[in-house]
Amino acid sequence: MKGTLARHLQVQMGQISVIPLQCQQSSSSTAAVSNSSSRFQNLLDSEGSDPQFHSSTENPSIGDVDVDEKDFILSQDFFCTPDYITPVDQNLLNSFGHNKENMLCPESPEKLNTIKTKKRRQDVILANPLSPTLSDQQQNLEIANTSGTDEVKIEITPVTGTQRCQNYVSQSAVALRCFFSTIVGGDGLSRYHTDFHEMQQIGTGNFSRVFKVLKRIDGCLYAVKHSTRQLHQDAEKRKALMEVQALAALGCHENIVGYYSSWFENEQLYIQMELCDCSLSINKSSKSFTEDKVLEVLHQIAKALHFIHGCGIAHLDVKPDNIYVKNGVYKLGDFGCATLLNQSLPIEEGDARYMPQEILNENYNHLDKVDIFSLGAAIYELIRGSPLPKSGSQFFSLREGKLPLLPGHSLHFQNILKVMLDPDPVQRPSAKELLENPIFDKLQRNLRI
Ligand SMILES: Nc1ncnc2c1ncn2[C@@H]1O[C@H](COP(=O)(O)OP(=O)(O)OP(=O)(O)O)[C@@H](O)[C@H]1O
Ligand SMILES: [Mg+2]
Repeated sequence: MKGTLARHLQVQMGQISVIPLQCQQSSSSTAAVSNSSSRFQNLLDSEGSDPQFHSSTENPSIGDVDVDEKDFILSQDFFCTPDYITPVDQNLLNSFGHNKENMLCPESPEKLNTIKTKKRRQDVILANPLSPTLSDQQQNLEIANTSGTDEVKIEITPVTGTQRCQNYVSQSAVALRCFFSTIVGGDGLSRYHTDFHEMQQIGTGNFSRVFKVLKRIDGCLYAVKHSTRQLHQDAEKRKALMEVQALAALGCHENIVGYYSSWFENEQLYIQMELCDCSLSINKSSKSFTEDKVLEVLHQIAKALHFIHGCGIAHLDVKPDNIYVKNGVYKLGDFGCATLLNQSLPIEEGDARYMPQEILNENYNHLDKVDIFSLGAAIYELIRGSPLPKSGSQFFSLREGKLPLLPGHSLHFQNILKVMLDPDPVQRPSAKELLENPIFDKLQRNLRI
C-alpha cells in the first residue's frame, strides 16, 4: 500500500505543484505591482509563471519524502498546501481602493478541521459542521464504501443539533475512505477526481458545466465549474483565466460567490467555488417575485456591484442566471465577462438581453453603469416573471428607457427601475447612490430587528 500511496501522491503532487507557503506568498506580492491596471494585466501575463495556475512540473521530489501514511493523510497542513486553500493573498487588487474593512474573509474550512480531526473519532461519518455549505437544515453525508468497488455511496439525512456538534472528527474518516477509494480503484489521476467526489450536476452555461462536489480531504461541499470545451490556444486560456483572476482579486464579499481554487486539467479550466442553493434563473414556468423580494435582491446585488466597482472591475454579465442564493443571501457569480473599468483589458459583453444600447454601439466609457442597467433589467425580469426578449420591439423599447407600467407596484420602485434603465449611462445611479435610496430603509430596519 505504501508504494501505491507514494506513487499516487507523486502523481497528485505533480499535478498540483506544491510550492512552499513562503515562496507562494512572495510570488503573490511580486505580482502586486503598484499600478492597478497593470496589476490585473500582470496577472494575465503571468499565466505561465503563477504557481496557482500551474498544472505540473516545478515540484520538489515529493516521492522522496518519507512520511508515515496515516499522518500524511491526516495532516491538513500537507494536503492543504497553499495550492488547496483560498489564495494566501486574495486581495491582489488592494490598490484598486476597495475598503478592506468590508471584507468578511471566512477562515479556510480545511484549517479549522485540523486539530479536532486528530483528537476524536467516531463511527458515523458526517460532513463538516464548519463547512461553508452547511446550514441549519442541512445534511449529513453518510459515506459507505461498497467493498470491492471504488464507488462511494452518499446518503443525505437531516442533522440534529447534537449531531452537528459531534461532526468534527469524522472528517478524517470521510477523507480517508474517499481518498483510499480513489487510490484503490478509480482512475485517480485527475486532480478533479482525486480531490473531489462528484455528486450531481447543478448547472450548465454556454461554455461550462457546474457540479456539486464533496471535497474528499475536508468533507465540505463545493461547486466546481469546468469548461465544456478544451482550451487549446493560449488566448482561449487567457480569456478563461479572466474569470478566476477577477474572483481571486476581489477576495471575499458576502454577496459575491466565494472562490477557493482553480486549475487546468485536460486543457479545461476547473474552478472550485462556494456552493450555493440555486440561481434566480427565470423560465416560462417561473413565478414572479414580490416587490419586497426583488428589493432584497436589488439591495444585495447593488452591494456586490458597489464593492466590485470600488475595485475597478466591471462584471458585464449581471442577470438572474448569474445571481445565486445561499441561505437567503444573494450572491453574484459567473465572472466570465469581468473586465477592468478603465478599459485596459479586452471587453466581452454578456447576455444581450441585459445589455444597454451603448454596449451594442461599442461605447465602453461607463462600464460600471452597464452593470447598473443589467441589474435593472434583471430586476425587471424577476418582477414580471417571464424571460426578457432577445430582439424585437420590446427589446428596443427597453433600451429607449420605455418601461411598461408595472401594476400593483409602488411608483417609488418603478422610478428606480426607470432610472437604472435610462438610455444615458450618466443618468443612471451608481451602485453607491442606489444603496442610499430611502426605498431600502425598510430592509435595513428589518435587519436591525
Ligand atoms: N457556485 C455555484 N453554486 C450553485 N450553482 C452554481 C454555482 N455556479 C454556477 N452555478 C449554476 O450553474 C449555472 C451555470 O454557471 P455559470 O453561469 O457560471 O456558467 P457559464 O458557462 O459561465 O454561463 P453563461 O451561459 O452565463 O456564460 C448557473 O446559472 C447556476 O445555476
Ligand atoms: Mg452564467
